[in-house]
Amino acid sequence: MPVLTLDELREHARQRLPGPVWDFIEGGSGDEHTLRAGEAAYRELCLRPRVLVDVADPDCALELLGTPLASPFGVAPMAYHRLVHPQGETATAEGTARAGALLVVGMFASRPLEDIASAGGPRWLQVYWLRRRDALAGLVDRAEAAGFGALMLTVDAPQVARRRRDVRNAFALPADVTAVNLDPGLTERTHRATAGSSGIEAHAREQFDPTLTWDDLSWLRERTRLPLVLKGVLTAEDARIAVECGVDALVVSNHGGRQLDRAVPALQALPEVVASVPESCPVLIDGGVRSGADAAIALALGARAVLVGRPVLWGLAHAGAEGVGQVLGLLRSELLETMALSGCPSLAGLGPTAVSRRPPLRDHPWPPSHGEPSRTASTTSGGLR
Ligand SMILES: Cc1cc2nc3c(=O)[nH]c(=O)nc-3n(C[C@H](O)[C@H](O)[C@H](O)COP(=O)(O)O)c2cc1C
Ligand SMILES: CCCCC(=O)C(=O)O
Repeated sequence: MPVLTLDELREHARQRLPGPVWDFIEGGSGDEHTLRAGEAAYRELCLRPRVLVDVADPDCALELLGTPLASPFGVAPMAYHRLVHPQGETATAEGTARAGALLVVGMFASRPLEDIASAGGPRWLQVYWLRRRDALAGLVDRAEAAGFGALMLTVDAPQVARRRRDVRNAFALPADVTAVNLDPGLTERTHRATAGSSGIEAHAREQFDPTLTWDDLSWLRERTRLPLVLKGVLTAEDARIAVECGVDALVVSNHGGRQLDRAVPALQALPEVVASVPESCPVLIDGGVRSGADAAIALALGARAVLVGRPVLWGLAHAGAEGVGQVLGLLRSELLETMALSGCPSLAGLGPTAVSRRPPLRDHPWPPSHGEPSRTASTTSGGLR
């Protein structure tokens, strides 16, 4: 039976993975409010389809910071893919390359950067700002040498948030899953949970540099010729400073609900970020994208591309490279179908008027007052406000 929805893949993965690994992947921080809100935000919006448009040949290819992509999808950076499949990131890279999507490799990848690069697809590297700046610098040099197309600095994690599922499970990495691109001394702590803290959280408290400020960015900016992307920006204020600091692109993200609980849903933050940066600074989004229609909504609200996290790990757990290809292929075909059925055959045509906020039921007077101007005309006829 072919897999028809991401939910089916999720169920396959859930059955296959040990409980604590499943919890590490699926879980969020705090009350998991932001985790739930991130997905729900997409369900609050609807598409406003236009009709009688020639949609014989919808096209969703694009170029992002000089990287050509077959679709506006990328794999969000995620640590330790070998937790869910023995080949880890090399299988993810194969599946992603076949789909022509972007792979953002995490700093805590569990396979060597150079092996991941050999799959040949478009790839960027994500990093955290470590106290050991020499380790960060070493990775940047390796990424450049291995043909990575951009560097993504994650800025929403001065420390890793408390994730209660992981604390309860005393989650720690198995001995055979490690961040192989870093010095073993830097990651040894991930293998040991202590009372009240997962191995991951404790490791990050030791290694992440919480003193990082905008002033430090120039060091990284000058260190690399690669475009620099900031991941984890949720406000217009920070977006403007980032552009002033020479950042080339932004990812609107709350880390998939894994960092600040009660943070604003990424989709809600997207319009203000897009409005406050120049056209030359692409804005990406991640968190809660579970279908091509979700992606269409994000693109219509100004995202240039959409990163997908957990679903890629479901595909990887289910069927390795093949499963990753299924996830990205499904999303691309759903997006193309959505574009065709909403009368937007090109990405350029997908704008804010393609989206409408679902009005509360009470705003639909019943019986309708035919001929009377509707009280709610402004919410139902003009796209998103
Ligand atoms: C298991 C897991 C590991 C992650 N590791 C990282 C990481 O190393 N660096 C990072 O910037 N974000 C990391 N993230 C966050 C993702 O990049 C992304 O922001 C989030 O998963 C998007 O939400 P989604 O899973 O709903 O698509 C991780 C997410 C998950 C689920
Ligand atoms: C130490 C970082 C762990 C990876 C991460 O960012 C996450 O689990 O969300």
